Amino acid sequence: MTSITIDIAEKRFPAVGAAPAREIFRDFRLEVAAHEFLVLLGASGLGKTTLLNIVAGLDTRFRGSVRFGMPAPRIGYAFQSPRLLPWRTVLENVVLPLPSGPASQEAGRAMLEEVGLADLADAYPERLSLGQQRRVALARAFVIEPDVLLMDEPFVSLDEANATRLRELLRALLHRRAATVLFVTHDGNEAVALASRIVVLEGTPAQVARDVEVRLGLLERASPAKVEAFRHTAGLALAGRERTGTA
Ligand SMILES: Nc1ncnc2c1ncn2[C@@H]1O[C@H](COP(=O)(O)OP(=O)(O)OP(=O)(O)O)[C@@H](O)[C@H]1O
Repeated sequence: MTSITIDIAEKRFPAVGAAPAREIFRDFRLEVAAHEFLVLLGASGLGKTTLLNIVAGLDTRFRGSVRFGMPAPRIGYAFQSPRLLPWRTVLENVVLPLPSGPASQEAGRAMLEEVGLADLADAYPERLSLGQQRRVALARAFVIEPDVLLMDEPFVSLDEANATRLRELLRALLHRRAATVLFVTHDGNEAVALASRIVVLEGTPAQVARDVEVRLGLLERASPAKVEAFRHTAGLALAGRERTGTA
């Protein structure tokens, strides 16, 4: 676990063809404490994925800095789509971020056991349901024992029962090895179910519009009525509903 200090003086994408240049962040600052599970909510196209890519070090074309509270933190990233390599087996996909060797194979198999996919270690991704593919992506993000976990709508497009099971799995995985989490979702209920803190982004360039601590027990988080009541009192009643009818 580590704290993260994000300071983006400017992030813009240049014009491409007919699409004009776009300023995504200006003077944007976000401090994430080491123990936090921070959920980012905000309308489509605001820059949430861009922010995760900057924290991951995948996007370095910005003015500013991302500082961690420890040197060289391990960063796990579960992308919006599972991004499994179709020509590699499930186990091979999970151990991709590790050096090759028997210890990594063993760690990969243990990870698959934890996410309930031990039987599919030698299968190819095309055989897997979307829920299973998302489990593999979780295993791949966790196999490096991350200090920071970046998750970009990792449970999107799953039916509610499957998404609930995966949220429970994520909680169990984090219980065993704590990480600082930055989690993007459009689903305000999912945000309240998981977060210790919810940050709502708005505007162009994106700014923090709301920053809410979530102090609810597990039972309250599992109760739709309690979640709805929390969203209402925290001023999050509409946050995360921007996609209604457009997804
Ligand atoms: N490589 C790129 N070149 C040009 N524009 C880009 C590039 N990547 C993203 N953008 C634009 O930057 C804006 C922010 O994109 P980003 O994917 O970060 O938004 P988001 O908040 O994650 O959206 P969503 O919730 O739909 O995933 C969008 O308008 C997008 O079209």
